[in-house]
Order: sequence, then C-alpha cells, then structure tokens
Amino acid sequence: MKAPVIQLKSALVGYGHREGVCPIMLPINVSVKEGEFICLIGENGKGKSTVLKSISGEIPYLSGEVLINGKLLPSISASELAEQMSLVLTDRIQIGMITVGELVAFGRYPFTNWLAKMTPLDLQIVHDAMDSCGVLNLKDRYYSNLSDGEKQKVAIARALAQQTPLILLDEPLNHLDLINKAEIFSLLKRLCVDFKKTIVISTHQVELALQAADKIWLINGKHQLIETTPEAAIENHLFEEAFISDKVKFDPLTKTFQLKAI
Ligand SMILES: Nc1ncnc2c1ncn2[C@@H]1O[C@H](COP(=O)(O)OP(=O)(O)OP(=O)(O)O)[C@@H](O)[C@H]1O
Repeated sequence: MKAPVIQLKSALVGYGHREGVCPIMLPINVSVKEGEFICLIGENGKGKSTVLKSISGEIPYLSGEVLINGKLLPSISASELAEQMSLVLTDRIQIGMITVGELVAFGRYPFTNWLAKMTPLDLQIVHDAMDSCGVLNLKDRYYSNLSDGEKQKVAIARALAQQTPLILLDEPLNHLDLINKAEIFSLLKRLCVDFKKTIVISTHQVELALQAADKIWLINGKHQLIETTPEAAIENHLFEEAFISDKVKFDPLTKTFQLKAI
C-alpha cells in the first residue's frame, strides 16, 4: 500500500529557546493522501506557519515523527525534497532586479543540469505555470515593482513550475481581491483533482475552504490541531469552538461568519 504523502505522528512543533524547547501546540497526528486539498485554519498566532515550516523541513520539529511519502523528514536530502515538495511563503520573497519570467524559472532549477540550462520543455513548463496563474502578461516586469496581489500569483506560478507532487502554501490568498481569491482557490483545487497534486494551504478564508477542501486542519483554542472534513467541522460546531468572539459567530446554516452586533 502507498504511504501517505504527509504523516505526522505525535509531532511536536515549535521553537528552541535557551531554556529548552518550546512547543506551540499539542502533539499533532495527521495523515494526507495523494490528491487531497487541505486547508489549515486557525486564528492569528495559533501556529499555522509553524506547522507548514515543520512539514517542509524549514524548521526542525521538536519530537515525534514527520514523514513525507513514508520517509522520515530529516533523512530526506535537500535535492530529493525539492523534487517532492514546494513551499510557497509568499510574503517572504525579497529579491532585487529580477523579472517575473526569471523568478518563475527558478522553479525549474532542481531539474536543470549543473549549468542551469533550460530545455525547451522547461521553458514550456514555465510558460504554462505563468499562464495558469494569470501572470503571463507580467513576465518581463520586475518582480519588485509588482503589486502585492500580483506578487502572490507569481510566487504560486514559481511553485507550479517546480512541478512537485506536494505543494505547501502559507496564506496564498493574502492581498488578493475576491475574484483572484476565488481563481487561485479553484486553480489549487483543480491541481488536486486533475493532476493528483497534494496541496496544503494555510488560510483565513474559512468560507472558501468549506467549499473546496477535502479536509480541514483546524487549530482550536485548546492548542489542538484537529483533522476533520468540512461537513464534520460544521456538524460538530468546531468553528464556533475555535473562533470565540463577542463580535462574530460562525453560522452553521449559511456556513459564514456573522456579526453579532454592529
Ligand atoms: N522564530 C520564532 N521563534 C519563536 N517563536 C515564534 C517564531 N516564529 C513564530 N513564533 C511564535 O509561534 C506562534 C505561532 O506563530 P505562527 O506564525 O506559526 O502563527 P500563524 O497561525 O501562522 O499566525 P498568522 O495567522 O498571524 O500568520 C506565535 O506565538 C509566534 O509568536
């Protein structure tokens, strides 16, 4: 039987301090199958980025196990990981004079030869990735001169060009307007359905997540990451428990957050 694409077994995530390790939530147990679209949801500061960085190997997890395709994360080489997984941290690309086309082409570097020479196939993949994300018209513009929303789409195009079976995206819908949010969301969902990609995104877009996700990873007020489905999350009132506020309340009937009072 095929191993899960991602598996966390009693995985403790957090940061090291001089006094010792500092986990930011209870041990995590989740398992992701090929082709699943997972939305990681939780209030600000609850640990969404930390979970994604721990799965991608950007930061070490503190204990337990993180397995990618059945292999323990620390034992996977950087080049092997780059072929299996791309991580999109859209707010953190700090880069100087580079065009959109060049930045998206970086996605091909794990696959090019040591001279980083692009084949016609690489160029086609880069072209298609920009096309899918609606940024082909920006290809000769400097990345640093783009709007935040345009940068966001370019970062996603770079990950698509990397053509990894697993893509992790940290808040990929930040800065996007309503239509672009919906477009990127449906693009990501399509990649899972049509191309069997496995995608995990962190997002504050609960309403979109409920419509598209196969599974929700919800970090609640008790510092637990709960793996659930959109239907079960609504049925079991998990959003009401996770987002406690005297200003808004999740309404399970409309599947939206409603203001309690203005
Ligand atoms: N490098 C770090 N060292 C120590 N603590 C950190 C570090 N980075 C983040 N934290 C803390 O870990 C906790 C989780 O942060 P994280 O960025 O993962 O949350 P998040 O859910 O992604 O938040 P947001 O929705 O605001 O982006 C926070 O309390 C944060 O202050």
